[in-house]
Amino acid sequence: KEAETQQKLANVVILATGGTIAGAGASAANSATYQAAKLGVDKLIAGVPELADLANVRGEQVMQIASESISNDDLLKLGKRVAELAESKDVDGIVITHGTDTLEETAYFLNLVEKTDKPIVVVGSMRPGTAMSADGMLNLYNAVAVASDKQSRGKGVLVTMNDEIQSGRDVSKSVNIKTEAFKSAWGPMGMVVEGKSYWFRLPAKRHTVNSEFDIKQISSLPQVDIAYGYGNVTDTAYKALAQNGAKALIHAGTGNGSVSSRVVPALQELRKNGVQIIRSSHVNQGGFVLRNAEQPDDKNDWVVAHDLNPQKARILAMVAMTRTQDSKELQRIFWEY
Ligand SMILES: NC(=O)C[C@H](N)C(=O)O
Repeated sequence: KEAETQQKLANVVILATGGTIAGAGASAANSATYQAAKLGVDKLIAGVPELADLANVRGEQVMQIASESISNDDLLKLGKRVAELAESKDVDGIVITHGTDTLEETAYFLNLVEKTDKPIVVVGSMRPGTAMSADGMLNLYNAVAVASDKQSRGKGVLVTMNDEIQSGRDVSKSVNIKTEAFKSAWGPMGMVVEGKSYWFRLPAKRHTVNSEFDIKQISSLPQVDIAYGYGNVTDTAYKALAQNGAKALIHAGTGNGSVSSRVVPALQELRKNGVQIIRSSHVNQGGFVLRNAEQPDDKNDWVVAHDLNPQKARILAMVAMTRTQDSKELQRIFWEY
């Protein structure tokens, strides 16, 4: 009988990378003061015995770090392992446990480069497992539920936090401390409650199997950096980043991705020297940067990131620039993904 149910259940692999979901604090009252990336994947799985009702689950520790320290090499390592597993006939879905600080970057990266329609679900927690009202157990349970659900196929990389199913492209960490930290300007795709998913919408942008990018063809990512716009800003950071080898600069601009008159000449000069300039917005609730609004992008040969926040724009620029150095192609890619 047991063997029969095992055969019916989906096979889900949990790839653990660290973060607060694997964190531990000194006391149950420590919901914000703790060390991330302490618990191994086997302990995470053992902490939620109910996972066995949802799927045949096995774990792999890919790395053990807080997500603010994730590098491009880490992204490539994780992305390649996901692709290998997705190709395996014995794997129906993949869950990635991850710190929340850069979870939105990793989820978007995988959404762009994984050529599979099998569910890939990225999950984290806002409180360590040692804290009162820890959110990691339920988030992980929901992630495995979504990863083992056939309905999750072909919907791009997903993020399950706080009972919501979000698109890995759209979702962003919008508040810290609170467990309702992950929001998307376009709303969640669905809900996951008591191990069952309820779907309401689909992503309109290209992803996974419909993406022109493939992790198997990417061996390194170009350096793309972000500089922040604010009152009284100077061009120092932009110039320094370019001098240090940035192939593209994401302008985390004010409002409409506007650029201070003190910075414009430096960005025009950098573009002439081959650096791509990509205007995004650092507004909190979702930017919307349009070409030639605020700045003459056609004349300057700059690119706009449209609704992508600066950190997501960095991910797309890196992936795109593994294939093209042409600013018009880059702009096409920013409209389509
Ligand atoms: N809640 C978290 O996971 C935060 C942690 N600094 C991380 O990103 O790894």
